[in-house]
Amino acid sequence: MRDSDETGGGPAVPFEFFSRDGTPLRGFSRPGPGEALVLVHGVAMDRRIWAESGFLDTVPDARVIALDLRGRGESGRVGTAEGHAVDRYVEDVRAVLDGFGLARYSLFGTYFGGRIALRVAGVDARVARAFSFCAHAERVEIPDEAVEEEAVAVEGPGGHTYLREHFTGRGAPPWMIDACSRVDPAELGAATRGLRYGSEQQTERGRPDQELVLITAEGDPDMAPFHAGERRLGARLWLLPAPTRVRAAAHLADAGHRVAKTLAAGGTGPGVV
Ligand SMILES: CC(C)[C@@H]1NC(=O)[C@@H]2CCCN2C(=O)C/N=C(\N[C@H](C(=O)N[C@@H](Cc2ccccc2)C(=O)N[C@H](CC(=O)O)C2=N[C@H](C(=O)O)CS2)C(C)C)[C@H](C(C)C)NC1=O
Repeated sequence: MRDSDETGGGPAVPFEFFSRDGTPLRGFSRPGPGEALVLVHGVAMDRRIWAESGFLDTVPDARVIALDLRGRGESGRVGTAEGHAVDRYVEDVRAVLDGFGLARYSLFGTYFGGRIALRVAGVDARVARAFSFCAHAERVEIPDEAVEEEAVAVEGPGGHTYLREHFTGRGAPPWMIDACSRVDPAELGAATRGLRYGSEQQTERGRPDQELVLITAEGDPDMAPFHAGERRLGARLWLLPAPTRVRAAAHLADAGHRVAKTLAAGGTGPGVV
């Protein structure tokens, strides 16, 4: 669908590719003279967050590719927790990289989408840069009970209310709260339980010249894993003027402006001499 407000004005071209397990992946690409920038949304989101957060308007020169992860937006439904394992998401993103057939991409992901972007960077040499918005690359303990509780909460009839109240209470911006109500509750429950399949693992750098950027709130109470990423992966750390990661979502467009400058300074996109 040529839904220009979806891409902040430029002509959006829909795409459809198939993940390794056959799941259809749909999204849009927006032409641009610069680097190919693949956008990966978080758990209770879809590809519309990029226009609605204002991020898309901040990268006018990038060639933008935005997918709906499996179970979200217009991509194929999955239904099982195993089908939402982190490696399935890695396959989703890599299927889109295969589909566009370019030699080099930058990735930008929000929250769990950032975790996925870092994981793709770790296994795919086509990734020249990976930006992770409010998620780090270190090993985490997945709190099984809290995850199960949350899966039960989000897959039930009150699932959207649970998330809307949770995010409103934590000061999330409208685009993030609106996104929750677009996600199918059954897929949300499966995606939440899917965190138990591999999302705890730390990620490595995929190639020595890869540029990794971790982004979080300057008030983030748990900065340790972000500093660990600086040391262990040589990642850069960008801080946004917000007290928490959820509140940092209101500054997603600010991060986009820095991404645009970084891509332009990289000077390696086509048409940049
Ligand atoms: C606050 C609450 C509404 C929120 N629930 C969601 O939003 C969605 C919808 C339903 C499930 N949801 C998850 O996310 C899973 N639930 C959680 N995940 C933990 C977590 O830390 N997740 C990281 C990413 C990550 C994942 C796996 C491994 C490493 C990192 C993260 O970034 N969390 C922030 C919130 C924050 O930083 O405080 C957000 N994530 C959302 C997203 O990824 O789209 C947008 S905000 C893991 C360790 C179990 C926690 C936990 C209490 C169960 N609940 C949430 O987080």
